[in-house]
Amino acid sequence: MSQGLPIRVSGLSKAFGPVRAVQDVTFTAAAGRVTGFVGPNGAGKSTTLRMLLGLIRPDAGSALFGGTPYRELPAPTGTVGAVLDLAAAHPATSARAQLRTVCDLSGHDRSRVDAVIETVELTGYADRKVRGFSTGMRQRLALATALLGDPGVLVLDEPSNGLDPAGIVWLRTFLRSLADEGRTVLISSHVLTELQYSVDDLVLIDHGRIAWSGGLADFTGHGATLEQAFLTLTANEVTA
Ligand SMILES: Nc1ncnc2c1ncn2[C@@H]1O[C@H](COP(=O)(O)OP(=O)(O)OP(=O)(O)O)[C@@H](O)[C@H]1O
Repeated sequence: MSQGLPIRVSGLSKAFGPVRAVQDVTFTAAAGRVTGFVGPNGAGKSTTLRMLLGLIRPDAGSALFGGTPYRELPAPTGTVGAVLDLAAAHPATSARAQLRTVCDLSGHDRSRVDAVIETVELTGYADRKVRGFSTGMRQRLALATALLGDPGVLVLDEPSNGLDPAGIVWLRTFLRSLADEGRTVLISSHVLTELQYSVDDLVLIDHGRIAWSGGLADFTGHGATLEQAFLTLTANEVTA
């Protein structure tokens, strides 16, 4: 496993024409912790994560993994594993064949394929065609793909989308085990309650701006429930 590097985002901004999608976003995600990046639809989560991974050029600011931008990492996929969309595998291919192809393309050893299939508990489905996969199985395949390089940092955009309750519980345990191994785990979601039992730290984004960041326990101190705390904090943000 590569080292769990801290993610440092400083003053990141991006506009799409008149839409100021991300404005002066600053936060840190630490190694050995699960950091939740939370906000309503359209808040700027995906745009921020895409800038983090060098897929969108920011208008201003920086995003660094242990001091280095993603595009300058010597071994990017061995350092940072990312899930931005569900696995884009050909429907007629199997999970195992898809993972082998990604290994070949990114220079990872094919021995990693069996390891990641086991890690995400996809063993019984590895040789089935992807076309028959449920959303949960596709999410597991996407996670397996991100883990091929045994990265110390995981960046996951809405990995619980479409999962059933059992899948959400599985994902929670899985993310915890990755952080316990010393990895940095940054996970976005628009569903606050889903993260209540999953994260150590929270970064709250609203209308492209950071509304709050810190430890989960401090956040819930702002209200009886996560939703109340969120509404209190975003109301303060609007009137500030
Ligand atoms: N390529 C683009 N062109 C124009 N506007 C965009 C583009 N990408 C994102 N936006 C806009 O930027 C804002 C932030 O979008 P973004 O997808 O980052 O939000 P999000 O928090 O990930 O939302 P969701 O939870 O719905 O995925 C939205 O107003 C969105 O419509």
